[in-house]
Amino acid sequence: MLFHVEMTVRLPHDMPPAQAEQLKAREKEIAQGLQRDGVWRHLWRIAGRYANVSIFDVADVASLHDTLLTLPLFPYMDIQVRPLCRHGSSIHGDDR
Ligand SMILES: O=C(O)CC1=CCC(=O)O1
Repeated sequence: MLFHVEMTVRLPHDMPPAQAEQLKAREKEIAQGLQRDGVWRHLWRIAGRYANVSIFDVADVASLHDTLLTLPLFPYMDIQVRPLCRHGSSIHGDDR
């Protein structure tokens, strides 16, 4: 199942820089692992915002929720999830 996920990062202004950098480094590691696994299919920066638009490919809603919970930045993100399905006019196959 495909999900459009928008993540807005809101790190506390008083978070120690070293802690923020450690969180971001760990987030990057996990994100790249999930991309390699085919779960995190797309990751795009929203220009001008500390936010991204992503496409996740997971078995079900619970799996998406569990995956998002594992992200180190999860406690510091506003996350919006939209389920996706195929569009009848799409010229793209199932390779997504
Ligand atoms: O910077 C972001 O949008 C949050 C994030 C997602 C993957 C990552 O490495 O950072």
